[in-house]
Amino acid sequence: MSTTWSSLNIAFVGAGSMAEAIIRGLVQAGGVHPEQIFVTNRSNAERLQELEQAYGVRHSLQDAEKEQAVRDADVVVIAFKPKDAIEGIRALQGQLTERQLLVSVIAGLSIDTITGLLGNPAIPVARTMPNTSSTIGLGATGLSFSATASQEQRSIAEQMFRSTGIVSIVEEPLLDSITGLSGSGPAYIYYMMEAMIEGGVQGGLDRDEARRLTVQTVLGAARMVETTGEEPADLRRKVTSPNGTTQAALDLLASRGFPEAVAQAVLRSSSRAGEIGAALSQSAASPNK
Ligand SMILES: NC(=O)C1=CN([C@@H]2O[C@H](COP(=O)(O)OP(=O)(O)OC[C@H]3O[C@@H](n4cnc5c(N)ncnc54)[C@H](OP(=O)(O)O)[C@@H]3O)[C@@H](O)[C@H]2O)C=CC1
Ligand SMILES: O=C(O)[C@@H]1CCC=N1
Repeated sequence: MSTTWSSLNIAFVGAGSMAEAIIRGLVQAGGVHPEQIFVTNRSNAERLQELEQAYGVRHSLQDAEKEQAVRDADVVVIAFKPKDAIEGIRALQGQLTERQLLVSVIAGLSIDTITGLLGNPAIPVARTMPNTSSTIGLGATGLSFSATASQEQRSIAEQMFRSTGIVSIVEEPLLDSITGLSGSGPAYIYYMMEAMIEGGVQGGLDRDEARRLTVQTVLGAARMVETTGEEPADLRRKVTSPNGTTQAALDLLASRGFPEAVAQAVLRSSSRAGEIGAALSQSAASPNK
C-alpha cells in the first residue's frame, strides 16, 4: 500500500451507528471526499440511502459491486455486531490481500480470530475500540495493530481515528480495558444524566429545563477537567462546602456504593469484551459455525 490520504479508498462493511460515527468524522473533519468512501451492509437498502443522503458516500447491496469495492479499497472497515462477525468476516475470505488494511471496530474480537477467519495470517489488521462520540469529533479510540501492519498502514489508521477525536495506541490486550472505559463509557454518562434529569423533575423542575441544566453541567464539568488540568478529585472538593449541600449528596452516593459501582462497571464491561472475544475465537475454530 502506497497511497495518499486524498486518494485513499475506504470500504465500510456494516453501516450502523459506529460506521456512521466514523464516516461522519472522516467526511466532516478528516478531509476525506465522500467519493473515497463505499458503504454496504447485509440487507438494509434504506439505511444505505440515508447515509448517501447525509454524507454523499457510495453504496451498494449487489454482491459483485460489494466485492469489487472491497477489492479496490486500501482500508476495509468491518463494523458489524459480534454475533455477525464470523459469517461477515468469512464472507471476505479471498477478497483481501496484504496491501490492504482491515480495520475492526468489533468489541472483543481478537486480531488472531480475524486473520484465522480470513484464512490468511498475513493480512494487516488494526483492531480498534472507538466510541459513538466520534460522530461529533469528540471520540476516544483505542488502537492496536497486527505485527504485519506496515508503518504507512498504522499512520493511516491513526489519522482516520484522529479525525474523529483522540487516539490511544496500546498493546492488544489493553483494548478490552479501553472498551470498559471509553467504548462503553458514554452510556455510563448518559445513565447518570438520565438520573440527574429525573431528580430535577422530581424536585419540581420542568423536564426540558432539567435536561438543559444537566447537559450544561456535564459539559462544564468535563471541560473544567480538560481546561484546568486539575484532578477530578480536586475539582470535586472545590464544589463541596463542609457540611453543605454537595457533601450531603456525595455522602448519599458513597453510602450507596457509587464510586465502587462505577469502577466495577468499567471492569465488567472489559471482562465482557474478553468473554465475547473468547466465544468468538471458539466459534471461529469450529468449521460449522
Ligand atoms: N455502538 C457503540 O457504542 C460501539 C460499537 N462498537 C462496535 O461496533 C460494532 C457495530 O456496532 P453498531 O454500529 O452499534 O451496530 P449496528 O447494529 O448499529 O450496525 C451493525 C451493522 O452491521 C451490518 N451487518 C451485519 N451483518 C453483516 C454482514 N454479514 N455483512 C455486512 N454487514 C453486516 C448491519 O446491516 P443490516 O442492518 O443490513 O443487518 C448493520 O449495518 C459492534 O461490533 C460493536 O462492538 C465499538 C465501539 C462503540
Ligand atoms: O456494548 C457494546 O458491546 C459496544 C462496545 C462498546 C460500546 N458498545
